[in-house]
Amino acid sequence: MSVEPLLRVENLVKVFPGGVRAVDGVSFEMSPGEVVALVGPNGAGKTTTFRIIATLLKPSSGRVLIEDVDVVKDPLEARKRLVFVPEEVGGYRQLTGLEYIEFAVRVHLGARGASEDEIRRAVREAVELTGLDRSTLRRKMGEYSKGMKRRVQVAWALAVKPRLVILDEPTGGLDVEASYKLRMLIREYARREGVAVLLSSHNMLEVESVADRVYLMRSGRIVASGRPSEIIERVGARNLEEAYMKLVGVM
Ligand SMILES: Nc1ncnc2c1ncn2[C@@H]1O[C@H](COP(=O)(O)OP(=O)(O)OP(=O)(O)O)[C@@H](O)[C@H]1O
Repeated sequence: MSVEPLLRVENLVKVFPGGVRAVDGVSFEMSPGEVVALVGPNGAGKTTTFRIIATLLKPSSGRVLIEDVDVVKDPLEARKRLVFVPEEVGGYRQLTGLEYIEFAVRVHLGARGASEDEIRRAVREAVELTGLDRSTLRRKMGEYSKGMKRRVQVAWALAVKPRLVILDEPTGGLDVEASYKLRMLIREYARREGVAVLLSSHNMLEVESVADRVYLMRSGRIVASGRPSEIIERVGARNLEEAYMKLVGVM
């Protein structure tokens, strides 16, 4: 049985003024409910790819389709289908966690034409998914740790159940327990609710445990792809970290 791809990235190129080819002919697909990781060294082009898919940056050439909606031609329709959580989530320091969740959920679901009931339900679910208690959620986000902020971001992004959630280094800088919990949340929610998750990470242990498939990028190109176990086997490595080192030419 073949499933219609949810996301199609076709021969994407982004050349920045000054000539940097940040993305240099990237193509890949994702199915509904899949967790896919883009990995690669600093500057490989992961964030640039995400920003193009999320309609924040125009490609130099190539195409991105989300459920057949072209993100360049119809960005408003595309935005109804996705949520992008950038690596650095600034701003909103003056809002409490709860106010922020209410705001974000309302903006996203409002654009999708959701009812007041659906908005309230998604807020309740996001609150639940944060794993934070009520008194913490009534504190200003400026006082939150990095882990708490990420948890709030990822929670609302999942709770509105878009077709696609893009998470740029969701666990970057988090301690072991916080990353573990966030990773479990992402994996379980994606499986249960059929929300596709596209993420980037520098932690290969994490990628091995959370991602159904991996694309390894280097210098704007995809140099390897497959299930983590396939990549490991193909290059004769003991784990994904070792496979990564071999593929980026360090070993
Ligand atoms: N706005 C910009 N203007 C010019 N060059 C840029 C811009 N944004 C990114 N680049 C360049 O594009 C390349 C790819 O950057 P990108 O942020 O996509 O990499 P990345 O894989 O996400 O890296 P990291 O792992 O460090 O987050 C880099 O050489 C970067 O310097």
